[in-house]
Parts: sequence; structure tokens; C-alpha cells
Amino acid sequence: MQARNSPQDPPEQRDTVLSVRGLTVGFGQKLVLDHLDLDVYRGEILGFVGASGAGKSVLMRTVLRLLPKREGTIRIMGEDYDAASEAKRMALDTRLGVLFQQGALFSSLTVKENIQLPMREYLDLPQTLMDELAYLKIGMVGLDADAGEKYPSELSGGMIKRAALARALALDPDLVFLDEPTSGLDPIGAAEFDNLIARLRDTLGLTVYMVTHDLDSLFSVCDRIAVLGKKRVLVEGTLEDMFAFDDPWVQAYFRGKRARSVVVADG
Ligand SMILES: Nc1ncnc2c1ncn2[C@@H]1O[C@H](COP(=O)(O)OP(=O)(O)OP(=O)(O)O)[C@@H](O)[C@H]1O
Repeated sequence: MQARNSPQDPPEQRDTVLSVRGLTVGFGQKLVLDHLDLDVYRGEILGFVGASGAGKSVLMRTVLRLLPKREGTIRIMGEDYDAASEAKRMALDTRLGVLFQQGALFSSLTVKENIQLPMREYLDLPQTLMDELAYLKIGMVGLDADAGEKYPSELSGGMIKRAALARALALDPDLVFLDEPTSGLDPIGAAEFDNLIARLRDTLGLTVYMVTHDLDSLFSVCDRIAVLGKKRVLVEGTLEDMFAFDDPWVQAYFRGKRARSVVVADG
């Protein structure tokens, strides 16, 4: 496992797992991202925030190659997707895991089968080994083994998030994207999920890119925060950097009544 980067380390000394430069994405006449730059460093939990409709999902989907870009480069572990061969792209895909907002599990498959989908797509493993791996992931995310045979409709919201996280971890990725992972969970469930993310980062050396509106998550588990606004990353850094940044939306978000109540509750 490689050493974790500290937010205090100078950027040039940190190991960058995702590097986005000059990214421009639009739909018809409408530009959503305009020459956006962003770096994500190995071993960190990056909280990604921005007003509703600012383009957080568009950015995530573009990095995952689910949406086309107009301009810019995206490097995963230093490799430029556009310049990579198809075999290299497939290899890069396996380094990334994704948890979509609603979990996005296939309802007709059991949890175990959902977790095995990426394994079937990218690996050629015997069924017994895939079963062992699936149950390993199920345990890793704090689910009981019997959840493996259940269908998504038989699970609670919190269990669905965990099962979806297990699927995101199926190929042992370096970087996982989590799209609002705690939305829809009650505060205790959300805090437990945040703890799980932090634990997985610590034990697996995972890098986490978390789109979130959850101030508790931002304050409790994120090492660094990036704010999307005006079609680019307005500011990135620690919470202190957010407090000090002179922008009305950032000030309202991080210094507003909701934020203050979280800071006070955390002591
Ligand atoms: N496939 C698409 N076609 C056209 N416009 C789109 C498409 N996907 C997203 N958009 C537009 O891009 C903008 C950014 O959307 P996006 O979903 O990324 O916002 P967001 O920051 O994730 O918002 P939220 O926090 O509400 O989820 C919105 O104006 C949206 O309507």
C-alpha cells in the first residue's frame, strides 16, 4: 500500500490518481463545465460539493466516460484515456469503482450476483472463486453473509448502499466514486456509512471521490473539499480554506445556519 498523502504536502509531492485539465462539457448550446481543472490524490477522501445543477454528476459521468467531453484531458493513474489503447482503457476501467445515487443494483439479481457482474465483465474466474470474493466484499461493507442471496427489494436503504458499495469494490479499485452516498439515510445510518468509508480508506488505501450535500460527511470524513461553481472548481482545500474563501455561495454553504449547527454538534 502506498503512503497516504497529507493535505499539507505540496501538490507536486502527492501521488495523483485522477487529474483533469481544461475539461469542457456541454449539451447543445449549454456549457456545463468550462475548462475545469481538478486533482485527486491517493488515499484521500475528497468531498465534492456545488449547487444543485452545477454539474457534479456531469463531471463524474464524464470522468467515467459515460458522457462525451468537448475539450480537455483526463488522466487516471497518470494515463490519458484518449491516448490509451483499448486494452489499456479496459485495464484503467478496472481501477475505478462507482456507487451511483440510488445504488443502481439490478433488481432481478441477488446481491451476490450484482457484486459478481463486474467480475464477469472484466475477469475470467471460476464460479467458486467469484463466490468467495463476493462474500469477502459483503463482509467488508458490514453486511451479514445471508444478504448475498437476497434481492435488492428485500433490503433496507442502508443495506442497498452497502451492497452497491460492495459492487463498486468488486474489482479492488484504487479510486471509488460515490454519488451522494448518504442521501436517503437517517443520520445514524449516514454516520455509520461515513465511518465505513473512512475505515475502507484506511484498510484498503482506497481513494474516495464523494459527491455530497451532507455537511456531516464533509466535516467528519473528508480530507479535502472541492467546490464546483461557475462551470469550474471554484476552490479546493481544507475546511479552513472553505471558511476563508470569499464567495457568496461558499460562505453561505460553509458558514450558514446549517453548517454552524453541524460544527457546534461536533464540538
Ligand atoms: N444528458 C443531459 N442532457 C442535457 N443536459 C444535461 C444532461 N445531463 C445533465 N444536464 C444538465 O447539466 C446541468 C448539470 O447537471 P448535473 O446533474 O451534473 O448537476 P448536479 O450538480 O449533479 O446537480 P444535483 O446536485 O441536483 O444532483 C443541469 O443543468 C442539467 O440539466
